[in-house]
Amino acid sequence: MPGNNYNGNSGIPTSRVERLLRDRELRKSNRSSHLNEATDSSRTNEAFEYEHRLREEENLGNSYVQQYLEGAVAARALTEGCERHDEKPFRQRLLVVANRLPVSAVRRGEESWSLEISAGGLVSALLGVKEFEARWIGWAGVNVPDEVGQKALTKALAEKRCIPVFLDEEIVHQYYNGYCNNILWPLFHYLGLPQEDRLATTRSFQSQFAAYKKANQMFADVVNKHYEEGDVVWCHDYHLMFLPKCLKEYNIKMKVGWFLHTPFPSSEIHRTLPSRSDLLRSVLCADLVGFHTYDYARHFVSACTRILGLEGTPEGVEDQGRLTRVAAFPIGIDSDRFIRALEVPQVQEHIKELTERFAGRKVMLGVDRLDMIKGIPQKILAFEKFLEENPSWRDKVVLLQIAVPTRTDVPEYQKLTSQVHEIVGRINGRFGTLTAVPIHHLDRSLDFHALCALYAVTDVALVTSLRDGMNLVSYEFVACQDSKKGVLILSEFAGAAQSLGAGAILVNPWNITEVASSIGQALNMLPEEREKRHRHNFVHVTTHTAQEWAETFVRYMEYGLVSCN
Ligand SMILES: O=P(O)(O)OC[C@H]1O[C@H](O[C@H]2O[C@H](CO)[C@@H](O)[C@H](O)[C@H]2O)[C@H](O)[C@@H](O)[C@@H]1O
Ligand SMILES: O=c1ccn([C@@H]2O[C@H](COP(=O)(O)OP(=O)(O)O)[C@@H](O)[C@H]2O)c(=O)[nH]1
Repeated sequence: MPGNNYNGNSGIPTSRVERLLRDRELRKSNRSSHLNEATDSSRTNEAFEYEHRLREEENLGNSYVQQYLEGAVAARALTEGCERHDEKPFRQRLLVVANRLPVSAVRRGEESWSLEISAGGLVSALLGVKEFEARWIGWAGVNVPDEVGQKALTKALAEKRCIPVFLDEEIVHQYYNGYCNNILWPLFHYLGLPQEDRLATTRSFQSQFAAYKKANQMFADVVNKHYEEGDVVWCHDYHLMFLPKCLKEYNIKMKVGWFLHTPFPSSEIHRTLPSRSDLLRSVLCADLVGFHTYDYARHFVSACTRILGLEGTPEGVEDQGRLTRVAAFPIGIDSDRFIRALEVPQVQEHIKELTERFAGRKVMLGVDRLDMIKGIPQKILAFEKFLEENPSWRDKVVLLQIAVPTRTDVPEYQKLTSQVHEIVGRINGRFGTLTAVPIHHLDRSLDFHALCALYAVTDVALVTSLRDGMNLVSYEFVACQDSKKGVLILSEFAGAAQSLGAGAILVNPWNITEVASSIGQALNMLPEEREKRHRHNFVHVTTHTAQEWAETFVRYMEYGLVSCN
């Protein structure tokens, strides 16, 4: 990995270990001051919970530090087979299994395919992972019924180190549109089941769940076919909660990790799911279970204790002496990629065009998949309120909203599209003039360079997710703002609020009045304060990268295996 020295014995980046040692000291002093502030009688649950979190975090840090100091062999994967330090290190083979491959396939002819990068945070983060000899296993986002097409696509994908799982239309309908995106997704984001078809959903639940299990088995079959001894298998997200069980049933020695990119909701929500126990038991077959935040990890452990009656420990969940480790691994981005992109002539050209186009106006930006969790209607309504209450800003600010189409076959998403169009039209009609409108709404994705240019010219980024596992858009915005030092308004319900909260203006997206006044605060913020807030976030984004996230998770997985009965 560029910029990191490796300790010859442990294979752990020296800079990372130094930072872990520093962080550990810092955590210790934070903990004592935090707990000292609480008198005996006021030692609230919050203080205890805080200490518990720090302990967990410290345990994680300690195990790294321990390895470094002892030159342990636990990270052997990197160095195995290396006699001398100057030899090229062994690279751990990693099978990344996610519903979606990082590329989507478009058929151009019987045997001809073109591949395009898929949009979404999971893809962006994993593209930044360079440490491992990684292969992706997943769905190419397209139905390929014929053998000729399947062979040609498999070949095209192999060049990108991708291995397809072929899902037919019916399975996609029941598993992806149905169980994943109409049941698990809204539930995990505290949105409940779609109101109108609640009964219909309840009726179709069994067939969708059967399709979900079948699809997970199809992923497992492809993993099994490509697995080699010593590989680490890293399963991703709510689409594949059954996968750890399928894999361990096939090969108990396989090292299996599972990471959830969405929130894991309170056990009170999870217990409403008819398949609540089956899903938990399957996930527990993994050796390591990871989440973006401690809250999500805590909710998962509570669900296992309350629903399955198992024992929660500071390290994870125990079932008859078998431990499944559970921990928080907050994701990051490949920040260098964004910072470097700003120097590319094409991006500079874009920046120049945008600056001229919006001269005299402050630019506000929203970048989201057009998903109900992103709170796009709430954001636009808050912007309307701001314009309503601040007439002097009406011709001095513009909101650019990039709304990337997603899951377009799911009825709830179709309804959302019409709803957003209706609101944008109304506001532009209300505040627009013959020459300018306050909201530019784009129903499409942008290429990487256009996106970077947009991030760079923005004065205020507005992230109003009602719930969001992490939200990488907020990280990407910060990475591209080192010249401008714009302001980030960030929902307190995004995982990113826990890492970027000190630099951002945090808001409750349901409170439109609060968001509107935050817009005013951000637009009027003095340069010194913007600088200070930006610095805090920039340091975080550039030091907690996607590479480090993956490294940490995979190394942590090395420490123990569990069996699954
Ligand atoms: O694959 P799609 O159905 O088109 O959806 C795109 C992805 O959306 C979700 O992303 C999550 O992962 C991000 C990275 O960890 C995180 O920042 C964000 O908060 C999540 O919403 C989903 O979890 C992915 O599986 C999808 O590929
Ligand atoms: O036109 C676009 C808009 C967004 N993105 C990417 O989509 C991801 C969105 O990730 P986030 O974690 O914010 O949310 P998710 O969509 O995964 O829920 C980010 O990496 C963006 O760079 C993209 O590739 N093209």
